[in-house]
Amino acid sequence: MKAGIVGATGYGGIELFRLLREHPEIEAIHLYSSSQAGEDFTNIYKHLNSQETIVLEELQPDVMKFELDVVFLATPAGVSRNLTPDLLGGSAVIIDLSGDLRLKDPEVYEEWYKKESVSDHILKQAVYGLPEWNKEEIVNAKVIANPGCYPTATLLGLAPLIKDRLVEPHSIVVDAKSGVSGAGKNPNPMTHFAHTQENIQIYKVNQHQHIPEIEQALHGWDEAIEPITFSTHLAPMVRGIMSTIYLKMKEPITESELHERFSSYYESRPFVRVRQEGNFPCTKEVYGSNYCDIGLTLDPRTNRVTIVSVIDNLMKGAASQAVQNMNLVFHFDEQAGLLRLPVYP
Ligand SMILES: NC(=O)C1=CN([C@@H]2O[C@H](COP(=O)(O)OP(=O)(O)OC[C@H]3O[C@@H](n4cnc5c(N)ncnc54)[C@H](OP(=O)(O)O)[C@@H]3O)[C@@H](O)[C@H]2O)C=CC1
Ligand SMILES: CC(=O)N[C@@H](CCC(=O)OP(=O)(O)O)C(=O)O
Repeated sequence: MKAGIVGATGYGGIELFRLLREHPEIEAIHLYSSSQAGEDFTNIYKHLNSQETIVLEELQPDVMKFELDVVFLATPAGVSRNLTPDLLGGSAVIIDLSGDLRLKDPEVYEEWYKKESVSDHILKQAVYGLPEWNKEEIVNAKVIANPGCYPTATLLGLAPLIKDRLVEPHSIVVDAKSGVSGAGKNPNPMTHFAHTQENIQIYKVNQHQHIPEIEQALHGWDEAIEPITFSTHLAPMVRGIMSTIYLKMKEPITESELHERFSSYYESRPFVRVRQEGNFPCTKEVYGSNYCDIGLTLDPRTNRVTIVSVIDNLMKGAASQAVQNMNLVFHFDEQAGLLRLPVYP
């Protein structure tokens, strides 16, 4: 099978290349660049230390859509809005890692992303690719909107309770932290080493573009859910997301019932690992892997539940989740090319 990566020179793109290179079903990978076509990819990423030359190709959607079986768009918001219409109509399945195709209401996209939305008929074709809860839709998709990194961690932490409408609708608060690679490869004053090292910083307070994405999915499960409080922090690490979620249950629940619910919900979902009572995950324990690890507890004093959900933002938060979606669309083993243990320490 032939795969293409647009935005291969970025952090999501190089991670996709690493995964697809080792994927048992991928025979050829084409890499595209809008700024460095003709350059040797192995000169840009020296860690590849390859004897072969891998030339970055110019973007030609008219050719790509017939020559490729799958094309990953690992490009900034606003790019797939233009590329997706040109890539449709051929043989290629499109998997978009940006936020362009995730929000079903174009006005909501424009409000939060401050960019023009893709047209409504393309949004209607795009399937939200969170395999743990909508595998049935993903297997028939031609266009996939790969979820955002924070929404992946947060939604996997909330799903087992929201899907059964067990949560007080106004009670959800999410406190999330990300490593710096979440901001992409281009440095800026906020991500500069001298600023991030030995520092922790809140950003986009009440304005993060992942708020409507999380709320859209929550409403799909329980339309009564009210606006959530969601805060994002930049942590002095390269990879990792930790979403710490606080909520109140509608009815009393015991600690063991809570664990039983999560464990049975995720038993058949190989990439979500639920910790035993009293055990909470940290970001290092999923580093470089497609796992989402979840720990949770009930505070009997406040009757509040705390859920801790961790992922690697470049993997389950981006590239490896995109490969998991590809596996489902092409009816490969869902775990093909993804069965790697986290890198520790
Ligand atoms: N980093 C993360 O943890 C996550 C990122 N995402 C999303 O995935 C997407 C990629 O992120 P990331 O890899 O971090 O970003 P980067 O900034 O690291 O890379 C983006 C790449 O897109 C290419 N690009 C830029 N402008 C254009 C354009 N106009 N047309 C075509 N290609 C363009 C560039 O490559 P070139 O100049 O060679 O074309 C660039 O290397 C973003 O939308 C991001 O929000 C989603 C989840 C997690
Ligand atoms: C650390 C950091 O800056 N992270 C980015 C993640 C961006 C992202 O993944 O954006 P989309 O999902 O909208 O494509 C942020 O918080 O905006």
